[in-house]
Amino acid sequence: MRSAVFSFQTPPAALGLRGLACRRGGRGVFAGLDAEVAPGGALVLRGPNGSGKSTLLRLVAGLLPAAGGTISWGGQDITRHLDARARIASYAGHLDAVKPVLTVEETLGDWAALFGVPRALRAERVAAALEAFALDGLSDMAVQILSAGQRRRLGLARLLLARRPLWLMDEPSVALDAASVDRLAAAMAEHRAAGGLILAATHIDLALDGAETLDLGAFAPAPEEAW
Ligand SMILES: Nc1ncnc2c1ncn2[C@@H]1O[C@H](COP(=O)(O)OP(=O)(O)OP(=O)(O)O)[C@@H](O)[C@H]1O
Repeated sequence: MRSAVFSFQTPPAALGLRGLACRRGGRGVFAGLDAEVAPGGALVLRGPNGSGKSTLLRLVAGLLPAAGGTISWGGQDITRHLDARARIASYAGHLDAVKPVLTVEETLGDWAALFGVPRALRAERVAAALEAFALDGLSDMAVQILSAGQRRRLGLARLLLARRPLWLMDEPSVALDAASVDRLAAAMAEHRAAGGLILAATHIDLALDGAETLDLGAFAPAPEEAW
């Protein structure tokens, strides 16, 4: 695999979550959530269905507002700084906002432009991302005819374009075959070796060396606060 991560657009720093709370649809999902991830570190989110793993990832990504608490980066409060969060974090969830008629390569090229990758670097970044997730042979294929695992690999390849220090990953191994799980592990290890951070919701073991685990079930609001 080519070097997937050689420099970050924003330098890695410690992520701090303090007393975080989130409500969805008028209902409390979690409250009083504390966590810390150091540069090079990984935090695995566990917990029953509906305990808020995806919600926490979306909240840190800036896609949902916090009902309470703070998010810090390198000790600076960035709870209300969505532009800072956008420079820091890349979110890999379900691939919903893709143009179905574009090819795999065109899609990655579009994302590279969207993420502000300088024009002169885009072709190289796209090629490295294709190679890292063995998408080279599929580069001319329209996204709409990709299988579930191929789509997942495309979504993961997106992480290698933006070079943001914090990867927010929602069930990244779902639909992947064994070889692709190995590629995912290699990409995550390389990201962390360069100082990158990972927050990952997963029901399976992702072989993240030295990762801490956070059980979202422990932060469920009391029943009288949940509604
Ligand atoms: N769009 C929404 N509007 C209102 N409530 C929502 C919405 N999406 C999710 N929720 C609620 O938020 C809570 C947390 O959901 P979330 O998807 O974060 O859980 P999860 O831990 O990721 O679950 P799973 O293990 O099933 O993926 C659930 O009670 C869910 O019903």
